Amino acid sequence: MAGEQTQSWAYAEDMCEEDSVTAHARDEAREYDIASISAATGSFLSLIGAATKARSVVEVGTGTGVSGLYLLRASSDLMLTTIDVESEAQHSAKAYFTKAGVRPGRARIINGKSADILPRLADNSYDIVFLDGDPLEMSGDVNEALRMLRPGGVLIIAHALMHGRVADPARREDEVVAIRDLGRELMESADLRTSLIPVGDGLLLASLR
Ligand SMILES: C[S@@+](CC[C@H](N)C(=O)[O-])C[C@H]1O[C@@H](n2cnc3c(N)ncnc32)[C@H](O)[C@@H]1O
Repeated sequence: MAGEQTQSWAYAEDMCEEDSVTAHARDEAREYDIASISAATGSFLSLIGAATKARSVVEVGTGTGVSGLYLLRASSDLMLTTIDVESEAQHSAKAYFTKAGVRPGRARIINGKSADILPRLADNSYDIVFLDGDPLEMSGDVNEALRMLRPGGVLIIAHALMHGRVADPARREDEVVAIRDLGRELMESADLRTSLIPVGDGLLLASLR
């Protein structure tokens, strides 16, 4: 089964052709040691953004802009607020957004910690909150995200499977336990509709009932 799964994952990734701007952003992310979302994960984000007609999206974890490019591609009406502690990587992200033809004003890039910035963002106002920051900060980020989402809005947590470590009970590293416990808590919540999607490194989606 494990071999079949690996083959299916690889097949799903190979089906997604990446444009050159995003490929360059991905290459630069590697130089910063930033783990960008996979191409299949990005395609899924674009699709969710388009299908939900998302106009207002918040991202934690700009990196060099890979996930932001996929989100911005969902629709020309989509406005992205993206937060990261690494200003140098964000500078690259800004350049890649421009190279991709994203008009100025569609991407608001904020430098800072999610725990400091998210509380300043409005209640009940966003269509999608995409969390791809520090796993140890994720629980607090989720609380803020649920406050910020409008009814029917979607919370998306990246790297929800942590390369097989979340599913392996023997793995007890702090960040793995944090994501495993948070995932369970969200999936058991009567207030949320959830889905754990094994695309790329895993996405956990949640929406308030
Ligand atoms: C996995 S990478 C994001 C990759 C990006 N979403 C992509 O797909 O290309 C995680 C990012 O979160 C940032 N980060 C870590 N802790 C953070 C925090 N507390 N607040 C904001 N950003 C944080 C890191 O600097 C890093 O760029």
